[in-house]
Amino acid sequence: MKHFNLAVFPADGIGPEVIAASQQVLRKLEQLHGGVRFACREFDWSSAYYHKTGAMMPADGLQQLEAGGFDALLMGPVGSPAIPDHITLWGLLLTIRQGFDQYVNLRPMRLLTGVATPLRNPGQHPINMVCIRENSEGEYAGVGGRLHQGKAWEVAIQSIVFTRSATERVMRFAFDYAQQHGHRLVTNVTKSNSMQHNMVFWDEVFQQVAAQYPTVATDQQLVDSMTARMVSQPETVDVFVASNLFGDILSDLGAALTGSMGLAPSANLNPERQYPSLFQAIHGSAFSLVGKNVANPIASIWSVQMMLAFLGETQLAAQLMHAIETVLREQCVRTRDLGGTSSTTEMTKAVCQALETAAR
Ligand SMILES: NC(=O)C1=CN([C@@H]2O[C@H](COP(=O)(O)OP(=O)(O)OC[C@H]3O[C@@H](n4cnc5c(N)ncnc54)[C@H](O)[C@@H]3O)[C@@H](O)[C@H]2O)C=CC1
Ligand SMILES: CC(=O)C(=O)O
Ligand SMILES: [K+]
Ligand SMILES: [Mn+2]
Repeated sequence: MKHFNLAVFPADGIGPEVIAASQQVLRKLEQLHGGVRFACREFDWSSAYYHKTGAMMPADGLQQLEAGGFDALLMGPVGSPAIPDHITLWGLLLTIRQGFDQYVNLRPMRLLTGVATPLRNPGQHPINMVCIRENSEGEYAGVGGRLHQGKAWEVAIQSIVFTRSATERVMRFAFDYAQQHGHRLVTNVTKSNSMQHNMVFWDEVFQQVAAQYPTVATDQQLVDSMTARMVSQPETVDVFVASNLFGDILSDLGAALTGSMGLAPSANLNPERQYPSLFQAIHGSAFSLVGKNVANPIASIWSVQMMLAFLGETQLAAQLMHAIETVLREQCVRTRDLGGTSSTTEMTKAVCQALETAAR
């Protein structure tokens, strides 16, 4: 029997609903497989926890997670209308990403059969893009401050931090990923026309790392025209590497192009496995959907699929991907964001049924 220790954070908004769905899928996988067990320890760190205690997690939260010996973290979105978003995000998610050195945010964006894209002539534009987002520094380094608050001469400074080590490692990851997964092209997303310091440096590092991967083709695209390319010619985009902010924005665009925010998964990886990695849908807490059983659980379930792959459970990962693809292709069960009327629980049940059918 193989055991995995998971820390599970239902967190905020639609989080509890999509995390319940994800755990249901894990239970089904255990049941069908027989030889694998996912021991889930639940943490109530969230906006509700903040209202109770004044913080999103305990002061020793990271140490608690380290001491727990977790193989992976599974998290819902973080954010509530009652608390400023920077407090909730920095109080939990960004602190874990930085603290556990999850320096790659891996975000596949693939248009699955049976899902409608907002693009015209979808047949001409197969979409299979992978965003590799720098996840430890850059625009989200968290360095800066405000002074003279409220005065007419108030100043706010948010510093962008690029280090050679972090820039190099995320680019290396992008090339390794491309090689290992049969991608031919790595696009460097940049803005070195306007940002003459950090982005020119970023481009130089890209060139240096690229030189070590002569079999992988590369190109470079300014981030503004990258948005246009993703919409007009998504079939020309393969793997791209982007800074923290650019990757954040481009991956929501990718989610919309591939059908819905409710589908797009992500993995926050510490590739060296010194710390546990964190798996989470790319969407936020979707305030307007909360408590209605209408959120699409696929984004979170697909994130579980990425977790299984990262944990080396290749076969389970393939089975789960197949089940997700089957449900979307058949289109019998579709949540509202996909144009249907199915509930979160119906969608989850459909994935579990597809797993069961394939196992027979
Ligand atoms: N990783 C995280 O914890 C993230 C947290 N947030 C937080 O979430 C809150 C809301 O942010 P927004 O910008 O409104 O983004 P959002 O992703 O919550 O919502 C954007 C749109 O996508 C829809 N949507 C999102 N998830 C869906 C799902 N599973 N099924 C169907 N439709 C779905 C929403 O209804 C809305 O129309 C904020 O507090 C923000 O800070 C935002 C992004 C990521
Ligand atoms: C925070 C956020 O929006 C993201 O990680 O996608
Ligand atoms: K999220
Ligand atoms: Mn985002």
